[in-house]
Amino acid sequence: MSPSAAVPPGSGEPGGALLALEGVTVRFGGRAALDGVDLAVAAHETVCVLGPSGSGKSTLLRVVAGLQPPDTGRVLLAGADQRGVPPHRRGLGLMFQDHQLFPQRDVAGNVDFGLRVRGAGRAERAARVAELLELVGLPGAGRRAVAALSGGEQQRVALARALAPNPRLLMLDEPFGQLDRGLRERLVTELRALFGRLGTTVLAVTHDQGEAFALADRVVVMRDGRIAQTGTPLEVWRRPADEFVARFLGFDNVVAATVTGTAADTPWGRLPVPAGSPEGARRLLVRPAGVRPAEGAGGLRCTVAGRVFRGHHVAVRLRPDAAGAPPLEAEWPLREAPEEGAEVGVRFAPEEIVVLG
Ligand SMILES: Nc1ncnc2c1ncn2[C@@H]1O[C@H](COP(=O)(O)OP(=O)(O)OP(=O)(O)O)[C@@H](O)[C@H]1O
Repeated sequence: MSPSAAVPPGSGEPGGALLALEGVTVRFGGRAALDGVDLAVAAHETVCVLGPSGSGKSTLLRVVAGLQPPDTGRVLLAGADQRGVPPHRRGLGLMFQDHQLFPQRDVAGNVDFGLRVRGAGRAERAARVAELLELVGLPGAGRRAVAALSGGEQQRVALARALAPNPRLLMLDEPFGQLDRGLRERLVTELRALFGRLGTTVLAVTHDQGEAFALADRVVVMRDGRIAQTGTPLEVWRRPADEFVARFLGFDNVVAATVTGTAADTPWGRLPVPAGSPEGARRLLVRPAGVRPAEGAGGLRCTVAGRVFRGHHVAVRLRPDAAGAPPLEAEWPLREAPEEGAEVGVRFAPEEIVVLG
């Protein structure tokens, strides 16, 4: 079977979503783990759900998988309401954090599990296993013992197993949680390419924004069981919807501001803001790249409180001299980064400033 043949047929209404959640609410006791969630995933799209611990990410996956019935609302797959449809009849592939491989079986025995359950013949299973191991970068590993594999290799086996029955939707729950950063980054890049090639539709959950941004066509940021923002990684990065999303993405330069036209009064002084920004009393985000060294003696006077080498730049923590002004994070090229304790002046670049909604 060629990789393109792995695209599931009929995986979605023409122009419609492969997966749709409509007003889905799940309550545990008095508390809503999901609160009126609407979400659509198009065929061939990779959507990453991102959010802090307890925001409802796993519950969302469990509802789609059929492991948790919604209290209200509907889950539709290719337009069909899934109420009463058991998990194994939903045509989904699941890959969870602890990847739950069968330790007593070899790699092939794990990968062909779903095919065996479906009653596929020995030759068909062997061919499919060989194809999948090739796909996930473990060619010829079928006879190896699962316990003898590295964490990254086990992850690939789990992925091959989830892909084996040709699921119409692949769901990943913290798929790289246990792996070290370098391996995670490599796997994410490989997976993105693989999903693109196969045309797989993917719904993934992670609390790691770097991972989500690298893998997703679209990210969904959750907060307290609701969707705080959805958009392409670039859209969300450029324009976080609110302070919660901005801080979750790791932006700490957020202050109260009064915006009039293309200027904002803030504890850091009067800052330029992009034309067309919402006016009045707002929260304002300055991305670290927008805090620049000022020429001469101008700009907001600050003391360098700390600096961290980040490879392509130095993250500089600044303590403004102005009373009541919160610290500022700046991102400067190596050769421009001042020493700790130095006195510097900074100016602000409007293109890196976002007036939050
Ligand atoms: N079976 C359950 N019984 C009671 N409460 C639950 C149950 N499952 C989840 N919850 C609660 O629902 C909320 C959402 O949980 P969920 O596991 O979906 O969050 P999450 O975003 O996946 O968190 P994490 O990143 O820590 O896995 C939490 O407050 C959690 O305590």
